[in-house]
Amino acid sequence: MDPDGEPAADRRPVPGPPKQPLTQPVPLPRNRSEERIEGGGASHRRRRRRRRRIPETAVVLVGPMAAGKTSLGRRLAKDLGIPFVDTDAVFVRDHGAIAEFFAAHGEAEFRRIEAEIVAAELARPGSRIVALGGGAVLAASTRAALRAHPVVLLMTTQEAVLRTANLARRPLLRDDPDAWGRILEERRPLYEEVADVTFRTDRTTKDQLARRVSGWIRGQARRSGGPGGAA
Ligand SMILES: Nc1ncnc2c1ncn2[C@@H]1O[C@H](COP(=O)(O)OP(=O)(O)O)[C@@H](O)[C@H]1O
Ligand SMILES: O=C(O)C1=C[C@@H](OP(=O)(O)O)[C@@H](O)[C@H](O)C1
Ligand SMILES: [Mg+2]
Repeated sequence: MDPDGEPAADRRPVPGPPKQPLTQPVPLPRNRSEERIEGGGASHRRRRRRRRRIPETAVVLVGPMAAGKTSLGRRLAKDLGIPFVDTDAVFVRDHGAIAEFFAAHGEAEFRRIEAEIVAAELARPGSRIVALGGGAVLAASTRAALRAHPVVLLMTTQEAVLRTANLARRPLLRDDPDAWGRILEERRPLYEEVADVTFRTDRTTKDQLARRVSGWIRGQARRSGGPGGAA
C-alpha cells in the first residue's frame, strides 16, 4: 500500500482517444548549477561508471494529489537502481495517518512538519527519487530548496483522479472530491515555478510513463554535465 492507502496494483484505464499528444515532456526554462564530484580511487570510478547519467542528487516528483508521484517514484527508483523516498511515508512513519493527523492537529501543523521532513530529505546527498505530497510546494522554504534539484511535475485531470484515487486517505478531498480542480488552480503557479519538466500521467501506461521519465532523468544528468553527467 502507498502512504495514502492506494492499492499497489490498481491501474487506471485509458479513456477514449487522447486529445493531446501522449505524455510529451514540456521543458521549462531554469538555470541550475550542480557540483562535479572529482577524484576518488578505482572503486569510486567504477561506482561512477555504473551510476553515470543519473544525477547524484535527489530527483523530485511534485504535482497535485493522486497524479501518480508515489507510484511512479517507486517504479523509477527500481528501474534506475537508486533509493526511493516518499515524504508522506516518512510523515506517516513518524506521526501516523495523514487524515487522522489533519483531524487532530490541523493542516497548518501538518505543513510545518511536512516542510521539515522535505528539507531533511532534500539535504541528503546521493542519487535518489523523492516524491513529495501534493501540497509540499506551498512552503516557500521547500520551493527554494527545490532549486538545487531536477524537479518533475506530474499532471493529471480531476476526472482521472476521481476514477482511481483513494479519497478517504486524502483529507482535502474526502468531503469534497471536486475540490481537486480548485486546489490545483491555486497551486498551479507554484508547481510551474519549481518544475523543470512536466509529464501527464492520465494518457499513457505506467510502463511508457516510467520509460519517458527515466529517459528525461538520464538526459538531465547528461545535459547538466554535473555529477553523473560526465563519465
Ligand atoms: N501513470 C499512471 N497511470 C494510471 N494510474 C496511475 C498512474 N500513476 C498512478 N496511478 C494511480 O493513481 C492513484 C494515485 O497514485 P499515487 O501514486 O498515490 O499518486 P500521488 O502520490 O501523486 O498522490 C493510484 O490509484 C495509482 O495506482
Ligand atoms: O495536496 C495535498 O495537500 C496533500 C497531498 C497528499 O499527498 P499526495 O499528493 O501524494 O496525495 C498528502 O500529502 C496530504 O493528504 C495533503
Ligand atoms: Mg503520494
